Amino acid sequence: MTEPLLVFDDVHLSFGAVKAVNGVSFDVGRNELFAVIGPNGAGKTSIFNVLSGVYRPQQGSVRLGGDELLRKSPPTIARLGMARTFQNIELFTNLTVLDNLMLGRHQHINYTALEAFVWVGRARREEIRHRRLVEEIVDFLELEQWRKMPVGLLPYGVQKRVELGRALAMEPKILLLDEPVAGMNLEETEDMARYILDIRDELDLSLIMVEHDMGLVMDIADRVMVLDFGTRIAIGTPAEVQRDPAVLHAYLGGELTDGEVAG
Ligand SMILES: Nc1ncnc2c1ncn2[C@@H]1O[C@H](COP(=O)(O)OP(=O)(O)OP(=O)(O)O)[C@@H](O)[C@H]1O
Repeated sequence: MTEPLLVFDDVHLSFGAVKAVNGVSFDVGRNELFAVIGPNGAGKTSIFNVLSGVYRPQQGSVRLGGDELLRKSPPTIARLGMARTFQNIELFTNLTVLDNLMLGRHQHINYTALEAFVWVGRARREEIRHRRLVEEIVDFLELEQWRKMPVGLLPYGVQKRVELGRALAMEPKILLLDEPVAGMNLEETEDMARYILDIRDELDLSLIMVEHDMGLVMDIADRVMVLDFGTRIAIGTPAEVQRDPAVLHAYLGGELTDGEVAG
């Protein structure tokens, strides 16, 4: 077994009496698509917020590669290789697709304001490298026809794709996808599923996805973790968690079928 890329170890996060994350542990392998599911209030968003440094848990450890992430700031965690997309699109709607993607590069910009001003040497070389990488992302996500358009004018499914591109532009080691297909129609969902799989298979990235669309999760995830009331109640392949009695019970005692929306 190779070392996991990410280790989330015995994390406890409380808000007053509410235990949002109650001793949860899991790891994510290199090149793995890992899904986190659970009913409303189960602790999924809290886990994402711990991973990206927005919430500081009272106890536990989160390691990415060799780096401990807890108590580091969100920008530092992003620089260490964690990129995130949001449930509600967080893009600059007046800026073009290209400009939004370039903004994903800003943490990698190494030249000084003076070098940028006189536009020589390092600044110029770096700018060319950033532009090239952004163009590769445009190709990869098939955004050519919209590249110069303001993001706010684009269809919803395309905006979600631009947001995915902005996260990819950060050149992360692991990508956190917060409800990547929320609000999408069937065709947009199928497109997004294909891009997510391509990111794993062609870009060799690991992904953690929180998603309510059970059909999508069971179709594309390598492993699934199920939370309920801040606790991990199951972890395994989609087939394993689907027949786990604790999971069936958590989902209102009913049968968990493809396409069912949980929560
Ligand atoms: N900032 C906060 N302050 C107080 N309580 C919080 C905060 N964030 C989360 N909680 C509580 O922690 C618990 C877990 O919430 P969380 O948002 O992580 O669940 P979730 O699984 O993402 O739910 P949903 O599917 O509805 O998004 C809930 O009881 C929630 O009310």
